[in-house]
Amino acid sequence: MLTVQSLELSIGGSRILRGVEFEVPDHQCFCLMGRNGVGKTSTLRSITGVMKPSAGKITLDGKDITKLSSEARAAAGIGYVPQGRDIFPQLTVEENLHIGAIALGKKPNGSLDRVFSLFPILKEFLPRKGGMLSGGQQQQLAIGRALLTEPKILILDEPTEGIQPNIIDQIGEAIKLLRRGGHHNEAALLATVSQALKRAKENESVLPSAMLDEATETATVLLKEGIEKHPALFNRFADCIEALRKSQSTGTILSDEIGSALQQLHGEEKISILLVEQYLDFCKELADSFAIMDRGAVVCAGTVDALTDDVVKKYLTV
Ligand SMILES: Nc1ncnc2c1ncn2[C@@H]1O[C@H](COP(=O)(O)OP(=O)(O)OP(=O)(O)O)[C@@H](O)[C@H]1O
Repeated sequence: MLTVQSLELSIGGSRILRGVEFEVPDHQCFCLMGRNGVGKTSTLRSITGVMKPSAGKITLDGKDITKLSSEARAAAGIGYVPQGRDIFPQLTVEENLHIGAIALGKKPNGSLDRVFSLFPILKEFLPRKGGMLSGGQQQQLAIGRALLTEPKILILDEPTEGIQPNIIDQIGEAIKLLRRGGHHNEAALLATVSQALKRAKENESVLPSAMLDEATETATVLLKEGIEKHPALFNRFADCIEALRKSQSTGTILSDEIGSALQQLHGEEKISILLVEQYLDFCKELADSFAIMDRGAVVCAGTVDALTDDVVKKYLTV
């Protein structure tokens, strides 16, 4: 969990942040909102260590990171995608991708597949210069670069700004998957599991048939409607499959195929998201919880269902 307590920041004698407080719970998407100039970017910069607050405390998973350098915060698990993206235009996409992880002394190879699965265009454009990419592609590149540092929390400053709708959708989908550790290829993996279950039903008399039926029905619902909509059902499905696998003798149909599909479905790290965003519908779709800032302080916060029209009118409408 990231916690921000009583953050104070002054620039040139002006108080920019006045006791900013909020928490980003693990594996949630938290939206920090507010009108222009209220201090959102300054808050993010204070968390990443680009700006030095005069008072307050920032912790990540209980560790006080307030006095750490930006590099040490990145190494501790803070991934940052700044407003404007900061792509190096003369470096290739591949060099841009690797530069953050290399600066931290990490080998970026581990997370490359995940980045390419979320943003396939990056793989295609690896040798291109960063400056030749569209704004949306640069945003994907900046997110990819941050992901290669293997962050616990990904901090995004207005990722939809000036970007075409289809790429906004891709970024939204990526945020959903990152938050819950989902796999981009879930439909195909679920289809593999479904087919294996069907074959098991036809061929394996030893497996408990009621459990097979439940797993098959659940897989069908998840395939049709998506895991995103039914996280609890997915957990029950995974438990059911594990129970089925345990109840069978080795070398039978369920073992290898389902084992590897399930491992992939479960296999990604869950990443918390701290999102500064002005695009309200994007926030409403993605956020679990939110805080709204005004004049350097948080003035309203809650779970996303508290982000009502009245709240929007009072704090966000210009
Ligand atoms: N480097 C700086 N020097 C002077 N003033 C600054 C600096 N950075 C920010 N400010 C001021 O601090 C206030 C908060 O700015 P900040 O960028 O954090 O707001 P914001 O909520 O992110 O706004 P926006 O949505 O427009 O980016 C603004 O009044 C801004 O002019």
